[in-house]
Amino acid sequence: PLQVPALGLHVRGPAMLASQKDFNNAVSQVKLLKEDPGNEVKLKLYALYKQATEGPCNVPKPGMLDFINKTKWDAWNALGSLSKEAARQNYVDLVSRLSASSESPSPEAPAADRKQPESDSLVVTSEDGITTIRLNRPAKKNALTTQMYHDIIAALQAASKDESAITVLTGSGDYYCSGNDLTNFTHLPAGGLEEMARSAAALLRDFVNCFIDFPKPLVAVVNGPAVGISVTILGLFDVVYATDRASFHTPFSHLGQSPEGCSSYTFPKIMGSSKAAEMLLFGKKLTAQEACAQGLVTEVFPDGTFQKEVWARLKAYSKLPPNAMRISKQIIRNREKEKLHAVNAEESSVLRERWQSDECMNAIASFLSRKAKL
Ligand SMILES: CCCCCCCCCC/C=C/CC(=O)SCCNC(=O)CCNC(=O)[C@H](O)C(C)(C)COP(=O)(O)OP(=O)(O)OC[C@H]1O[C@@H](n2cnc3c(N)ncnc32)[C@H](O)[C@@H]1OP(=O)(O)O
Repeated sequence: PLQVPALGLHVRGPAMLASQKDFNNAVSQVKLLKEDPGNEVKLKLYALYKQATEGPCNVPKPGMLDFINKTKWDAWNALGSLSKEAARQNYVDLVSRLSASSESPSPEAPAADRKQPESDSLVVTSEDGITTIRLNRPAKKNALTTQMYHDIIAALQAASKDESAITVLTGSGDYYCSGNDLTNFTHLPAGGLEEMARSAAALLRDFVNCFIDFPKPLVAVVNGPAVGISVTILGLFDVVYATDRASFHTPFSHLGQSPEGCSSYTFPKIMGSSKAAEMLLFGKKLTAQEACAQGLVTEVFPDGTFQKEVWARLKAYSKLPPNAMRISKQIIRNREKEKLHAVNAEESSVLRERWQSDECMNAIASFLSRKAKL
């Protein structure tokens, strides 16, 4: 099947297309879903519904500050000339996947039957004693949507209990990750900005806690540039391998924000206070070699041989006795677990305030209006 890149959906041949009745059933089924599928999936459903019922996007683009309607318009418009019939089929397929996964009972399923993430933006696989969690939104430089934070939390919880010896986080495409998806902040809930900041801080705290508590060796395979939270949490990994194409950028001041991922504690500890300040206060971007010299990265590999060399090494490590690796990791981490939790709580609470500030709102509006690229 062909892929519609923006949404990761499939276009099938005419013989397999869903009927109007199937579509109507799926529309009713959506209202019966037990779990909220998250904003990104809801956006996909919206776009496919519009395409299936009205055809290609035919209304004017909403103004830049009309965030919600602009995001919906973008999703619909991204479907291009996809036929009404194919959109109907994709809608039916998506609803059927959502219904199946909301009925899946076992969060502790073994690797082969692991409950897959809610969206296609995260892919989890287990092979050769390694569970790999892959960020899979290459068209958006693997920016993290709200759903992806939830899916990563679930994937880490499953990996902590599965049979694998090592867990890896990596990205698809040319970027490792461009950090928080800045459009996360444009979906204002009923409680307004204050409620959005409260729930974002709670999610951030849960997300980072999973990295602090992760019980097995955790390795970052940094396949390209990394921004924001994807950089800060590296301080909580056991090993970080990077391609020489990678860079490490934490533009928090530019965004009116402040450090997270325990970086206010781990970065000064890893690289010394003044190098950490240059990154966290002034947003200095490090090359892979600089990040390695400062201890944030374990080893840098030439891009041409990066995947081959890193995976060969990880496969060898994954054959080491898993219990010994687990125990060694825990004895190292236990020395400062309490401290890390306290730092995470403080950083999340400071950000809750920051996200309500004019500095932050203006920076996000500026990114969305394309005036500022980092
Ligand atoms: C209830 C609310 C819940 C919220 C939950 C959040 C809780 C946790 C928050 C934790 C906080 C973390 C802080 C951070 O991570 S700060 C860092 C944020 N990231 C950025 O500021 C990066 C912004 N992106 C860029 O500057 C550039 O895109 C780039 C990464 C330098 C790449 O530039 P390049 O020219 O190569 O490519 P494009 O800009 O054309 O990008 C391709 C498309 O991807 C979109 N994109 C990229 N990054 C992001 C992003 N972070 N957020 C949203 N969208 C992103 C870009 O817009 C392009 O889209 P388009 O093709 O539709 O135009």
